Amino acid sequence: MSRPLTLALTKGRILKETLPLLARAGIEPLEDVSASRKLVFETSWPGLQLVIIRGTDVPTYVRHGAADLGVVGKDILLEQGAEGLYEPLDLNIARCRLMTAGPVGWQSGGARVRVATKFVNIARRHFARQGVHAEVIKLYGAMELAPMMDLADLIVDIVDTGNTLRANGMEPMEEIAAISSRLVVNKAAMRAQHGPIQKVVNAIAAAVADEAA
Ligand SMILES: Nc1ncnc2c1ncn2[C@@H]1O[C@H](COP(=O)(O)OP(=O)(O)OP(=O)(O)O)[C@@H](O)[C@H]1O
Ligand SMILES: O=P(O)(O)OC[C@H]1O[C@H](OP(=O)(O)OP(=O)(O)O)[C@H](O)[C@@H]1O
Repeated sequence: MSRPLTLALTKGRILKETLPLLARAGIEPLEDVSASRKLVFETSWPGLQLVIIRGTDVPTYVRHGAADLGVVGKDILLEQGAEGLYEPLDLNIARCRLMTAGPVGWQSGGARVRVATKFVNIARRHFARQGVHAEVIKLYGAMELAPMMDLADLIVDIVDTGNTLRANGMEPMEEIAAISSRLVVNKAAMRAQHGPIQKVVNAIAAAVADEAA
């Protein structure tokens, strides 16, 4: 028997919005994923299984062909690069903005700026384009703390409502990119299994279009 098609989903916030979208496309896990410690789930779509993993790992699984398709935030694709991946669909979920932000009223005091972020590649590119010399400091979360503790001058982070920035005495500055979740497909799998993969992509595309209508 051939291996089932595998769709890798980002757990957490994106998963909550992905499951209803997939259900409208006719793809439903056969058990309650939130009530399970399992990582692999059969679905109502014949020959398609889900794996549920961290967003930062989704491109790795899909790039290596360990998963054929994936759902992941554009922020992660911009940070990691999209080599080996097609990005056929904007799913229009988990929408937010990737921004620079700083303490309210912050003004540059010199030629160098210290920037805390988990998006180090995006931050380096952004400041390099502006000709600003940035020392980029890698963090794994709670970026808003870094300026308060004088670890950094600015941050590069996700902004949605702006509540997290406001609660920590910061304000948004420049928008780097508009973010939403994307469907990605392994390029080699798209050639080798074009028919079955295209059917899945079409069903999800129709569900996205329904939602927008
Ligand atoms: N406030 C937000 N509003 C809308 N979308 C968001 C927001 N924050 C993050 N996202 C999107 O959701 C994705 C996952 O974010 P989430 O905060 O759930 O995970 P994380 O804590 O950053 O990841 P991990 O659990 O892997 O460390 C991000 O890559 C981004 O695309
Ligand atoms: O503008 P807002 O609506 O406040 O959203 C922005 C916040 O959302 C994300 O954090 P999340 O809530 O996922 O927590 P995390 O630090 O665990 O990633 C992001 O890192 C910001 O801190």
